Amino acid sequence: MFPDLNTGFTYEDCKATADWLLAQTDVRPLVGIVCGSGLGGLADMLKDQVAFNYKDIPNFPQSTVHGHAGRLVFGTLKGRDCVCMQGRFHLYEGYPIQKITLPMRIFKLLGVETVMLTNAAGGLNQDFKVGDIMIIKDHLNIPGFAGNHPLVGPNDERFGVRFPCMSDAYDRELQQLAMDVGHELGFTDFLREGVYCMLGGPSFETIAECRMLSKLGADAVGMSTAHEVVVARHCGMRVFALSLITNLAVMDYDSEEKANHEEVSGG
Ligand SMILES: O=P(O)(O)O[C@H]1O[C@H](CO)[C@@H](O)[C@H]1O
Ligand code: HPA
Repeated sequence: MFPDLNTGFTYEDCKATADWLLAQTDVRPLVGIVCGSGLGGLADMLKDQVAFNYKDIPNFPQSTVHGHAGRLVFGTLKGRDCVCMQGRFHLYEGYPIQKITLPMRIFKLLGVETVMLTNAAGGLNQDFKVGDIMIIKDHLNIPGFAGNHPLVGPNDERFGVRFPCMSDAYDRELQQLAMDVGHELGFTDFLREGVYCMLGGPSFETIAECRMLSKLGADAVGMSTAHEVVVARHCGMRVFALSLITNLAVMDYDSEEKANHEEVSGG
């Protein structure tokens, strides 16, 4: 099922994949978008699409999760060239972390300057409601704490430095712009900002874990994004990220609520 599990993520491999893609399309994207669970419809907004199934792209992993179509879509959004991942990769799918973050390096080699990531997440912040959109201002990379970090291994300086700074991971100017535009559009009631916590999954959290994450300062929890952000920042791309709050994390032993992927992915 995973033919090239431990290979295909060196600089040369990423360059070969980027060059292969650039040879198939005239689109020269400056913006790269990642669609979270159930959010693949974002890619349908691109005009003049040129799309590739992940299985046809050299070195690319395959999507295995329901709600992640597994297509890389090039096109234009408001006249700007973009590339969009209709489906991302998660640690729990079994790929090495360097493999699941490979698309960020391919974005970079395609010429992308700004990455916009989306995800579905469980709300930990007691003020959040289902349907809220959270502008991510920071993250807790819990797998990274345990050494499951995408930059482990030899560092290739052509991508970035050995010890990249992460205190400016989420671009403040883009956060402010999104907040201002959101208010202008009348989104104030459901537009939030907060800290996203990435866990490895695939089990949803226990009640004790949710309580702990909330105490640690997380506003929302999911199983993605932080690994991609680290790699995107390492190679110098600007990052903007949003969580759609699809469910509220269960924090109370009296609750009958149960997190499930159908609710998260909208079917
Ligand atoms: O983060 P995205 O890809 O949106 O997916 C979220 O949805 C899945 C759980 O239902 C997990 O993979 C979680 O991370
Ligand atoms: O509650 C959640 N926990 C973890 N990942 C998630 N993705 C969507 N909702 C959740």
